[in-house]
Amino acid sequence: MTLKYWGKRDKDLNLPTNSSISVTLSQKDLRTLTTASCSESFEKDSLWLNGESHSLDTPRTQQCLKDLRQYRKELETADSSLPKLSEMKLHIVSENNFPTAAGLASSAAGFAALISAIARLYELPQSASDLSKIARKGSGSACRSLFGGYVAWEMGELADGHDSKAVEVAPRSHWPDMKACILVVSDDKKDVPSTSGMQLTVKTSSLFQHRVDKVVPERFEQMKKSIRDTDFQTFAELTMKDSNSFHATCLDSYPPIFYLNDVSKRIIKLINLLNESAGEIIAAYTYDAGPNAVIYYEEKNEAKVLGLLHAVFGSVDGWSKADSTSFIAPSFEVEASWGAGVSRVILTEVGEGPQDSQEVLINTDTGLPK
Ligand SMILES: Nc1ncnc2c1ncn2[C@@H]1O[C@H](COP(=O)(O)OP(=O)(O)OP(=O)(O)O)[C@@H](O)[C@H]1O
Ligand SMILES: C[C@@](O)(CCOP(=O)(O)OP(=O)(O)O)CC(=O)O
Repeated sequence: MTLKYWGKRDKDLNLPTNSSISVTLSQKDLRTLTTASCSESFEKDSLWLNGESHSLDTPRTQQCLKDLRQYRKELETADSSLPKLSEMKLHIVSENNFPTAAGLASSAAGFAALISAIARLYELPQSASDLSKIARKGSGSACRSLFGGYVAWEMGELADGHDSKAVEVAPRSHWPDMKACILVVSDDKKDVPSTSGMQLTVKTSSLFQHRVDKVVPERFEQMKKSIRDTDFQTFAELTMKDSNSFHATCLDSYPPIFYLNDVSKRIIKLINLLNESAGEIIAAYTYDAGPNAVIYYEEKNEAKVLGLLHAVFGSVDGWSKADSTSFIAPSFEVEASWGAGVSRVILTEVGEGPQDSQEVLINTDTGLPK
C-alpha cells in the first residue's frame, strides 16, 4: 500500500497488473489473532470472525483451504505415520482488534493470519514466499502480509501465477524508525469493494494503462532502492505520488470511484503545509480504497509531525501512548475547523510478520470459540 496494487490480469488466480510494495505495521496496534484446529469429530469447515459465524464458502477461501490441504497431503503421502489432518474438517476462530472491511486492510491481515495458522497446524515446510501465493488467492494484498518489514509483491509473468509472490525488500530491523499515524476518517464499510473497483478501473480508465505500463514499473525499482538506502525523502515522495496516481485512476474510471472525501483532502493539504514549513519532506500520506489516511514519518521527526497532527486532531481517541510534552507546535496557524471528520488516531510503526501466539481462541474440549 505504499506502491499500490490496483488491477488484476486474472481474477480467479488474483494475478495483478503491476508489482506493489507495502510496509507491514506493528501487531501491537493492529492485530488479527487466529487459531486453527482440526478433528475427526468436526462436521464441516467453520470460521468464527469477531465472535460471529462467518462464511468460508467463497471461491477464494475455498481455494486457499484446498491448496493448504494439498501441501499437507504431500507430507502425509511421504510419511504414512503422520495423522491425516488433510482429511479432517477445520475450525478457525479469528479476531481483528480493528474495524473489519473498512479499508484498514482487514482482508490482508485476516487471510495472512488464516494461512499462517493453518500452515502451522499442518506443519508445512513451505517458505513464506510459497505461502504468499496461497494468501494471494484469498486477497491480493494479503500476500505481502506474510512478511514483516518492507515487502514487495512481484507481479510475475506466468499464466498460472507461480511467479506472482511476495518477497522481503528489507526486514523491520533495517529501518526500524519508520512510524505511522493512521487517521481514521470513517470506519464504515466502504462504498466500492476493492475487487469490483479495480475491475471497473481496468475496464474503463485510459489513465490506468499508462500507470501500469510506465509509472509503476519505474517507481517499483525506485521505491525498493529508497528502502534499501533508508532514504525517507524519496520513499515519501514516491508514496504520496503513487497514492495520488491510484486515486486518479479511480476518478478516471467510468462511472468514477471516489475513495477520498473532503476530510481526506484536507489532510493531504495539511501534510503539504507541514513539509513546506519544514523545508523538506518529513511526512507522507497514503490512502487505500477508503478515506482513512496513513501518515508515515521517521522517529526523529515525531515531535514535529505529531505536534501538528495533535494540534489539529488532539481531541479524538488514540493519543495516550504519545509523549505530548515533546510535541513541537506547528509554525503556521491551525484553524479549529480542520479537526472535524477524524474519529480517532492509531499510532503505530513498522512491525514483524505473522507471529506465534500463546493465546488460543478455541476451547480444545468442544472445538468451539471460547
Ligand atoms: N480475521 C479474518 N479472518 C478471515 N477473514 C477475514 C478476517 N478479517 C477480514 N476478513 C475477510 O475480509 C473481508 C473484508 O475485506 P475488504 O477488502 O472488504 O475490507 P478491508 O480488507 O478492510 O479493506 P482493504 O482491503 O481495501 O484495505 C471480510 O468480510 C472477511 O471476509
Ligand atoms: C487499495 C489497495 O489496498 C488494494 C487492496 O486490494 P485487495 O487486496 O483488498 O483486493 P483483492 O485482491 O480483490 O482482495 C492497495 C494495496 O493494498 O496495494
